[in-house]
Amino acid sequence: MTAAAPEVVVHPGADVLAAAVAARLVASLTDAQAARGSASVVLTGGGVGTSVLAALERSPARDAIDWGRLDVWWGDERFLPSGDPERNETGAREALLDRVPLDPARVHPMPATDGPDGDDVDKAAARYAAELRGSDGLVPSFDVLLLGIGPDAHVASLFPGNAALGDEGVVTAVRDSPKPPPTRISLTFPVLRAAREVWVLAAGAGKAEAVGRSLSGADPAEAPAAGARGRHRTLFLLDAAAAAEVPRS
Ligand SMILES: O=C1O[C@H](COP(=O)(O)O)[C@@H](O)[C@H](O)[C@H]1O
Repeated sequence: MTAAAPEVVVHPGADVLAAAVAARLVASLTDAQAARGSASVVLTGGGVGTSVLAALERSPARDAIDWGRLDVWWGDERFLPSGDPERNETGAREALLDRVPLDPARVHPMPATDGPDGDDVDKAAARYAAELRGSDGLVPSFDVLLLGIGPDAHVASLFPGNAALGDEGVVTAVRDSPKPPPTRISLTFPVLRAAREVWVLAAGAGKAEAVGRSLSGADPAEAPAAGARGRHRTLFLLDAAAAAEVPRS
C-alpha cells in the first residue's frame, strides 16, 4: 500500500484553521461525490476536530455536500454510555451531525457501553469491525480521515507504547489509555493507512513538540502520528503555534 509523504499547511490561528479545514472538507467531499457518487469521512474527537465540525455547520457552503450520500465513521471513541458528554460522537452530533440532513443509516458511531455488548469492549470493537467490513468484507477506502493529535503524539486512540498499537486487525479495544477514560475503541494503523487522504489537525503550542517529532522520522511506536499516512495524501493542517517545531525540510 502506498503512503503519501506529509505536506504541511499552516494557518495563523485556531479559528482560521477550523474554517479552512471546513472549506477543504466541502471541496474534497463534493469532489468525491461527483467522482464516485458518494463520499466517506472519518471523524476525530478533540478540540480542533469538533471546532472544524462547528465551522462546517456555520458555513453556507456546507450544503454543497449532498448529506444523504455521505458515510460518517469515527476513528476512535471513548467507551462510555451513549450521550455521555465525553464521547466523541456526542460532540460531533451537537456541533454538526444533528443539524444536517444525513441518512441515519450512513452514520456509524462506535458502540457505547449501553449497546448490545454492554461493557465488553472486545466484543464492541469486533462489532464495529464487522460494520466496517460490510457485506463485501472490505474495509471502506475512506475519502478523508481526520485525526487530532495529542501532546504525546497519539492519534485516534493509539497511544505511545500501548498494546493496541501493534494490533494488525481492523478495530482495536484500547485499555489503560493514559488519557481518560482508560477504555476506548480505535481504528488500527492498517485501517488509518487505507484512507485516501489523512488530515492531521493541530492547534496550540501544546501540540508543537508532538507535531515536530511526527514529521521528523520518529518511530510510530513512540509518536503514533508519525505512522498516520494516507494512500494519496497526508496533510498536517496546523495553526502557527502548533507548527513551531516543524522541521525546515
Ligand atoms: O482523546 C482524544 O484525544 C485526541 C486529541 O484531542 P485534543 O483535544 O487534544 O485535540 C483526539 O484526536 C481523539 O479523537 C480523542 O479521543
